[in-house]
Amino acid sequence: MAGNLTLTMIKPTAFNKNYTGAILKMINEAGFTIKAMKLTQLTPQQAGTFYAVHKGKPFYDSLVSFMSSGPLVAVLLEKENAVEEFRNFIGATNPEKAEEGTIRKLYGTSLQQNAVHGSDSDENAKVEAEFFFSKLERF
Ligand SMILES: Nc1ncnc2c1ncn2[C@@H]1O[C@H](COP(=O)(O)OP(=O)(O)OP(=O)(O)O)[C@@H](O)[C@H]1O
Repeated sequence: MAGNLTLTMIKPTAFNKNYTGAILKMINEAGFTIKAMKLTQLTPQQAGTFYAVHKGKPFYDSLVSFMSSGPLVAVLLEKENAVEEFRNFIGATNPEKAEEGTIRKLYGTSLQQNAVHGSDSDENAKVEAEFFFSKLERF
């Protein structure tokens, strides 16, 4: 059965451009409930851990550097079938290829700086939720 939680990050560029409010409004209007939220900045080591699955890929070092370059907003979201629903909702990884009206099309500026992250599986949603939030914060 599909899980009900997914983890998103409003990435540093989108945060710095002051898009957080508009993005959260879209997320709410799409039926996702905010269960936990945190404004934080990752160290390069933490960003490297978060994206460990991409280690060795050509974009890894640059992604880690970007994701630790400034504040980001981590948000734990709830909706039925959350992972798939959210990934469909935010649009393709590359903003240029994302559908009109999606968050990545509206607020992404490049393949790397694509405004938001979305967990890619229920298992990773859980790992990513635990990365940012203690059990206490989630309830
Ligand atoms: N070829 C690439 N060049 C630069 N950055 C990339 C490239 N591919 C992926 N990225 C960056 O790495 C992130 C993770 O890549 P992944 O393939 O998991 O995409 P995704 O699942 O759509 O995105 P996310 O995991 O952030 O929701 C992307 O969101 C993007 O910022």
